[in-house]
Amino acid sequence: MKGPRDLDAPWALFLDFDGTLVDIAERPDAVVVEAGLPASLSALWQRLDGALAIVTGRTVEVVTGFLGDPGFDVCGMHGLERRVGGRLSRPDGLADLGTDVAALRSAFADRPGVLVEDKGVGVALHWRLAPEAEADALAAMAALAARLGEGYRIQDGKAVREIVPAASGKGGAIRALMEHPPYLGRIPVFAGDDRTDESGFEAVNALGGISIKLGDGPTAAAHRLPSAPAFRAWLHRWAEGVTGPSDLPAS
Ligand SMILES: O=P(O)(O)OC[C@H]1O[C@H](O[C@H]2O[C@H](CO)[C@@H](O)[C@H](O)[C@H]2O)[C@H](O)[C@@H](O)[C@@H]1O
Repeated sequence: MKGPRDLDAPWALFLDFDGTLVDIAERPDAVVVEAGLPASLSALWQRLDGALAIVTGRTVEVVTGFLGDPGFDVCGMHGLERRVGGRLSRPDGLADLGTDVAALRSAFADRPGVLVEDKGVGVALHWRLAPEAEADALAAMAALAARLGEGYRIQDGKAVREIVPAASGKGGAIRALMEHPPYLGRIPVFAGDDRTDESGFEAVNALGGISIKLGDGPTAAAHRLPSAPAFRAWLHRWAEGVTGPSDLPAS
C-alpha cells in the first residue's frame, strides 16, 4: 500500500516563487530564473499528472512572464487569483488601488530606495534598498490598511509590507485546489521560505501532506532545507526521478 513516505506516492506539488523557485534579489524585477528550472517544472508537471501549482504573492501575469508562460496552474496575489486548467479567476468587485499606489509613490518620492509595487487590487512597499526607511514604510502601510478597512489585510514579508484583499491566503488556495482533479486524492507537498507561506504549511499539514520551509526562522513546516538553491537542487533530482518528498530532512 502506498503512503506519504513512498517515493512514487501520488503527490500534488505546490511551490512558492520568490525565495524558492528564484533567489531573493535586490528588486522584484531583478530575479533570475535559472537555466533548467522551466524544464524541471514541466517534467514534474507531467510526472504528477498535472498536479503542480505555483502559489505566490506575485500576480499570475508576472509569474507566467518570468517562467515563459508555463501550462501549469498558478495562484497569484497570495492565492487571491487563480489560473487553473488555463482559466484565470479572481473575486469580483475588488477596487483597484491605483490612487493609493500614486499616493505612496508621492510620499516616498525623495527616497529612491523605497519601491512601490502596483498589484492592481493590492500594493507592496519594499525597503530592501533603503533599510533606514523601514519604520516609515511600516507606518505608511499600517495607516493605509486602517483607512481601507476590513476588506483588506496586511501581509508582511522579507523587507516588504503588502496590503492585500482579506480573501487572499495561500492556505485557502491550496485547500481549494485539493478539492478537484488532478489534485483530489493526492498528498500535498508545499515548499516556501516566507511568512506568507505559513498558512500554506498549516493547510498541507492538516491534509496529511509534507511542508518544507527553506532557510531559518520559526515555522509550522515539518521539514526544512537550508536555502532556495538547495531546494531547487532537490527539485531537479525529483524531476529526474532519483529522489522525492520521502527523502526530506525534518525541520
Ligand atoms: O509568495 P512569494 O512568491 O514568495 O512572493 C512574495 C513577495 O515576493 C517579492 O518580494 C520579495 O522578493 C523580491 C525579489 O527577490 C525582493 O526584492 C523583496 O525584498 C522580497 O520581499 C514580490 O516583489 C512580492 O510581490 C511578493 O508578494
